[in-house]
Amino acid sequence: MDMLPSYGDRWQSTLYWQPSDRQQQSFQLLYDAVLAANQQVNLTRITTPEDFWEKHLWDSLQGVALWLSEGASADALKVVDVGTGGGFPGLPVALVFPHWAIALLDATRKKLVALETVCETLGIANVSFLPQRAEQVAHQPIHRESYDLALLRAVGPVNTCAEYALPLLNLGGQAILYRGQWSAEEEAGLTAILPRLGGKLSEVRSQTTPITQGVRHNVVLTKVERTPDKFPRLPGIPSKTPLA
Ligand SMILES: C[S@@+](CC[C@H](N)C(=O)[O-])C[C@H]1O[C@@H](n2cnc3c(N)ncnc32)[C@H](O)[C@@H]1O
Repeated sequence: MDMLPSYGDRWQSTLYWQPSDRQQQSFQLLYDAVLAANQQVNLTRITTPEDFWEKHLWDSLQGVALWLSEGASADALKVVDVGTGGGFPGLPVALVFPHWAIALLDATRKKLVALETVCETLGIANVSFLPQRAEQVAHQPIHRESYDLALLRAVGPVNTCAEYALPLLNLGGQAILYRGQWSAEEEAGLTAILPRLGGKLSEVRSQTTPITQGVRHNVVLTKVERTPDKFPRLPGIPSKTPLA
């Protein structure tokens, strides 16, 4: 079994937060369980201890660093991780915020079946599973406009992500879009379509990963008006023809 580095100083200096011993242990268990599941289903190509620490654990948690820096939020947030894949960013966030209810949503059912096993192994109880497309889930009354926070990492063009996320958020809810590079053109294109979805751009935060100095941007959207019923469009359309 490979041991994850703890990198206490790097958590502290880049996220202003130091995981407890218990959280460190749960990260190790998560690493072991995801790698075990990865033998059956392709969940992630990021498998070395250092890469897993930086590109999955640190990166997943830096997106919610605002909340981390203020101390774990006492609010019981309802969160959806759209296109969770191997469970990122949702699973590290579920471990650190056990009082948040996190729905892991992904169109690939077998990935979610594997993640259910991971969660059973770790005893993660604050997670639910939505093996469907975001375009379908967002039209179901039980899910539409019902989440406080949406997380989306590596799920396609930014305007596609906005069309998936905003219909799922309640008024005042926020989406954190985990991006790598970020350009003025992308920002202008996003800002132009957000009013149609009832959203606004609240913030773009820039980060550098602490080991390999990779570029990260978190694009934070806020739901300011109800999203018209026609969004998201039919399955496949938001990715094939992003709003422009
Ligand atoms: C590149 S993976 C990213 C996984 C994870 N978020 C990460 O950053 O490691 C993209 C995932 O999004 C899922 N996905 C893409 N479009 C989707 C949609 N419209 N609805 C639900 N899941 C979707 C895919 O099945 C895939 O597992």
